[in-house]
Amino acid sequence: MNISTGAYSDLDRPPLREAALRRALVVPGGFWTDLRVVPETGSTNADVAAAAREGAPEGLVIVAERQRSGRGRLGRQWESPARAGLALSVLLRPEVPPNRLGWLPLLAGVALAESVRRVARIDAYLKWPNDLLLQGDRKTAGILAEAADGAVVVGIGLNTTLRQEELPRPDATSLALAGAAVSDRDPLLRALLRSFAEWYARFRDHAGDPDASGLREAYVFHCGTIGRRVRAELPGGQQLEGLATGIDADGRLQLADRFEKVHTIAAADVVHARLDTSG
Ligand SMILES: O=C(O)CCCC[C@@H]1SC[C@@H]2NC(=O)N[C@@H]21
Repeated sequence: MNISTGAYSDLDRPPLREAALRRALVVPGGFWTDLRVVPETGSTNADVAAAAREGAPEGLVIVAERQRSGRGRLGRQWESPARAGLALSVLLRPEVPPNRLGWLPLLAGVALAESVRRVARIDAYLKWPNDLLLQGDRKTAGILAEAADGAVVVGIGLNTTLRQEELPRPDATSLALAGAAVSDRDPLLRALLRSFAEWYARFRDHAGDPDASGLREAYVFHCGTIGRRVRAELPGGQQLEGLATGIDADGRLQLADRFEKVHTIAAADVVHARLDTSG
């Protein structure tokens, strides 16, 4: 595969093997109740939300080979060219206290970081709340959780073999561009859904308690934001700068400003300060 010249062929982007994925993941007693791979759709989050409204059970997964109008956080778009990444949404009906629901996208981030590190064998880390970054803080995956009639839809987009010219921003990347050992979508999807189901079972069995389930510890382990100086751009346009000190019990970011006043942030775009490598 020649990435630098952009000389891709269909062999580099084979279709997902739906039947094999179903056999591996939709098993009796397992969490995943149905897995559908569709060749093209507008947004898998919209499709799973529609299924939720029609009463589909927890554990449905819809994966699209291509999305025409993928949705991102804070009203942005998400690019999903055909077979160049994973674009999937899962349906959850979590019975946990409402204030713990904010952990669900973070849980998805932990599953994503674990599976990418294990399968792609590349150093991947999270930027709060759940962007997956590779070397040089370049984004390779994002997560969007949305409510749908009492259910929660968690959508995950991962760039596997996108070329530079297919990426929406210069600070984005894909596993292949960043030199991952593996960028094949089938093993990545299997590992991601297995890890997700394990973490979700722990989280649910501990009534959404992030400490008893071990989720907060795992999140902090994978999160590159904690301990770094950051700028948080809040939805209303306000900006806060300071040191990211931790994650509270509801999954919110704690940021200490220069007067050591701690702010608790529920939603923001976080920008990591550049690391000083001058020694
Ligand atoms: O970082 C972000 O802004 C979140 C991106 C989430 C994209 C995924 S792709 C699958 C699912 N369907 C969507 O429309 N969006 C999510």
